[in-house]
Parts: sequence; C-alpha cells; structure tokens
Amino acid sequence: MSGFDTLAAELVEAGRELYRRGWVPATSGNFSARLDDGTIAITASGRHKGRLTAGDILRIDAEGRSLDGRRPSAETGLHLGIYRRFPEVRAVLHPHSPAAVLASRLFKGELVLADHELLKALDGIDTHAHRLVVPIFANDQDIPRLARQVDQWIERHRRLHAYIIAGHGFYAWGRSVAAALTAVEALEFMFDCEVRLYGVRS
Ligand SMILES: CSC[C@@H](O)[C@@H](O)C(=O)COP(=O)(O)O
Ligand SMILES: [Zn+2]
Repeated sequence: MSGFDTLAAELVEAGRELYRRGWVPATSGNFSARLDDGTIAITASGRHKGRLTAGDILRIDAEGRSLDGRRPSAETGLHLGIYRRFPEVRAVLHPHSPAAVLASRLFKGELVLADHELLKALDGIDTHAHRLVVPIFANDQDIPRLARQVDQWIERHRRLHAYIIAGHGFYAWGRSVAAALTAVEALEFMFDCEVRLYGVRS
C-alpha cells in the first residue's frame, strides 16, 4: 500500500542507482510505479534520471493522460502496455544499459538466457534450468507501433519478463520498485555474460 509520495521517492532513488551503474546515461531511461487506485507515477520527459527530484515524477491515469498537465515520458505507452497485460506488476523500469545495447547488435530477434543461476532473481523462475526468451524488437520512434509489437508478442507467448529494444535499451518490471530493480540488475548481468561469451567464442 504505497502512496504517490513514497513511490515517487523510490523512483528518484532508482534513478540515482541506475545512473551510478552507468545504465541511464544523458537523459535516457524512464521509470514508473502503479498505485493502488490504478493511476501511475512516472518520470517526466527529458529529465536527467540520475538527478531526479520528487518534482520530476508526475501522475497519469491508466490511459496515459497527465493528471497535472505536465508531459510524461515519451515512452509512456510502453509502460502502459505492461501494466495492462500484467495486473500484478507495480513498477516498470527502462534502462539504456551497455550490455543490452551490445546484445542487440550481436543477437537478432531474441536472446535466450539459460543455465544462469541469476534467472532465479526474476519473478516466478525457480531454477537455473529455465529457458528465458528475451525478445529483441527493432527500435522505433513510433511508440504506439512499438507497443503493439510488444503486445502481439505477449499475446503469442502468454509470458514476458523483459524485452530489449535494439540499439536502445531494455524494459523490465516487478511487483515493486525494488523487485523491478532486482530484475534490471540480474538481466543486465546475464546480458553482459552473453555478450562476453560471444566475444570469447568468435
Ligand atoms: C536521451 S534520448 C532517450 C529518449 O529518446 C528515450 O529513449 C528515453 O529513454 C527517455 O525519454 P523520456 O521522454 O525522458 O522518458
Ligand atoms: Zn529509451
């Protein structure tokens, strides 16, 4: 049961952490958290995500309409798509991390993560033997079109833990801001391992 102020503070802190790790350079990335009433706290567009203040978090309704007149993230539609599909999700994080971008240069269409103990950091996965398919979508400045692609993938596969946007970054989520941060950290670690492994093998 978290109110807007608490969630806004968590998103500000998440931005500091992700920037410290080098995963939201310049003004990249966006973060959101869903409140009990279905409204969403989300980063304002164009802010430096490592230097957010509570005033940089605004509230939108479930259709993405700003409730205070300010402009939410340009990629709001991608957050809404995840909240619509997964009622248990309470936070969505979007880093522009190096390993995700590098992975999208090396692997086409999807990246399969298997035999990683860190898979267990993700919600609902309880063994390293799980085979997690992370789809890689082509980058697109048309966010509604990109959101439709993600939605069609979910429709076909019924399950999704994260996705990469080629040359751009990735999206991950969880039942809380803390859980979404854990997912981001685990995924970035596994992406990094796969990229290095590719380098060693080639
Ligand atoms: C610094 S360019 C990055 C943007 O184009 C976009 O991909 C992004 O992640 C941040 O957009 P924003 O509108 O601030 O949420
Ligand atoms: Zn982005």
